[in-house]
Amino acid sequence: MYLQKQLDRHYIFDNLDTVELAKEFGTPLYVISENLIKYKCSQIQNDFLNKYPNTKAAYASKAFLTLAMCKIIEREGLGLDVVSGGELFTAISAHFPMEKVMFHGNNKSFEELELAINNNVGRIIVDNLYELEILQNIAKEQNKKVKILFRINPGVPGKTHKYISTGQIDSKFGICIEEESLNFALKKTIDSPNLELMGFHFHIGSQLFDNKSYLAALNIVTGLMKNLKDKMGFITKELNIGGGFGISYSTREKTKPISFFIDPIMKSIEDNCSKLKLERPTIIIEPGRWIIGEAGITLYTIGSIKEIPNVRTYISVDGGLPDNPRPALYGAKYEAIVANRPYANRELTATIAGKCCESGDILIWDINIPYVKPGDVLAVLNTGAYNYSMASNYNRLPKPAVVLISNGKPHVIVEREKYEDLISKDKIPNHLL
Ligand SMILES: Cc1ncc(COP(=O)(O)O)c(C=O)c1O
Ligand SMILES: N[C@@H](CCCC[NH3+])C(=O)O
Repeated sequence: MYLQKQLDRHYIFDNLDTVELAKEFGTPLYVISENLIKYKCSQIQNDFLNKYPNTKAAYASKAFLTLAMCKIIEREGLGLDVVSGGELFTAISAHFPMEKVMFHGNNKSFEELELAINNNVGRIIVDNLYELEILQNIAKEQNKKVKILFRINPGVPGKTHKYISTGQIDSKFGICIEEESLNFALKKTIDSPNLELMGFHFHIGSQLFDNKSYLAALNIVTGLMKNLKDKMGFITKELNIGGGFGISYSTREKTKPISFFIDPIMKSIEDNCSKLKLERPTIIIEPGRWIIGEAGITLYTIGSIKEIPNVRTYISVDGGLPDNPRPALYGAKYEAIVANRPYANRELTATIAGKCCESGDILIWDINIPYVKPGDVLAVLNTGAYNYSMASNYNRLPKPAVVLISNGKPHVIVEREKYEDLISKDKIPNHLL
């Protein structure tokens, strides 16, 4: 089916002809390469886990999570960062090793915490005092000792889009380190027979390119560790420095290797710990986008083309904002290839529009592209992270299928939604029947 003779005529992604994929599975279609995920995970193994002793890595599953993804991450030997009952339930359903799960979130519910404790998740990252209280009660009730980290807010803004910067003081996440509340939380935990405080977590933001913000945060956090050791005798056994390692969405620039972030971070931790006479804690990272972002593309079919002379040409595709809200939310930029004519001259400047009833539903503004016609297949690149996981049914569009390419074979790992799925949870009250 995937004929060799087509290889030079169509856009090939992980050895498969994307036009054939579009034909076989329909569009819009998320396509994920298992090889590319494994390649990223192997870099984390080599350049972080094997290079530095006493380290751990968890995949931030908010970027992209399905049962199959849990299986890949488990095989690659990483842990899993989850932020909701739904993500946790997915991990449980995939029989992911629970001791390797870290549960985050700034407003975890009683039920979510109970689910986590029932299933013995490895770490609960406590975001605030309200959560600490609930957790303490559940742990006591179940007569368990729950291992926790405190998410602290280092007061260091991430250089990224405002919506995805989390390290600044004015953030809904984490306990401020100067606040009385941190001392209070510490005392409460140290006194509790049902909680064991292993250390701290911070996360500065997502899609970061500047490794200096990590170093600034580390100076603050290692200072805090020293303080707590001197004043309270508290030894930090674990330090989770979050994720946020940025990727390139442009074919003109390469994504930075994990070592670009990791090496200065590890050096700074080692230096600070030796200067402050602290034992270096276990260091944990939680990359999401860096692992999955470049491992995915989305295939669309081109439909209507509207040329407004001297203004703009709109090329509409059969998906858009519901399968990729990132351009509308963050002004995110993507690149695309006409999959059935990847090498044609890009003679036209046009705008790729989605099919939603929304003027802001634009996937790519002003892209240079070959002349296209209805029925052509468009591949938008680097859509692996925060596309499927952020997809909605806006305008009642069914969510696309997800196909995983493994060793040259396509596997449907999420079925395409049907119209019937869209109404399957609807109810009509009697008085309207
Ligand atoms: C606590 C936490 N850890 C990890 C991540 C992963 O981020 P990214 O996908 O940018 O690596 C996030 C998201 O920003 C996060 O909030
Ligand atoms: N959803 C964001 C990333 C959020 C990171 C989670 N704290 C994005 O698409 O870039």
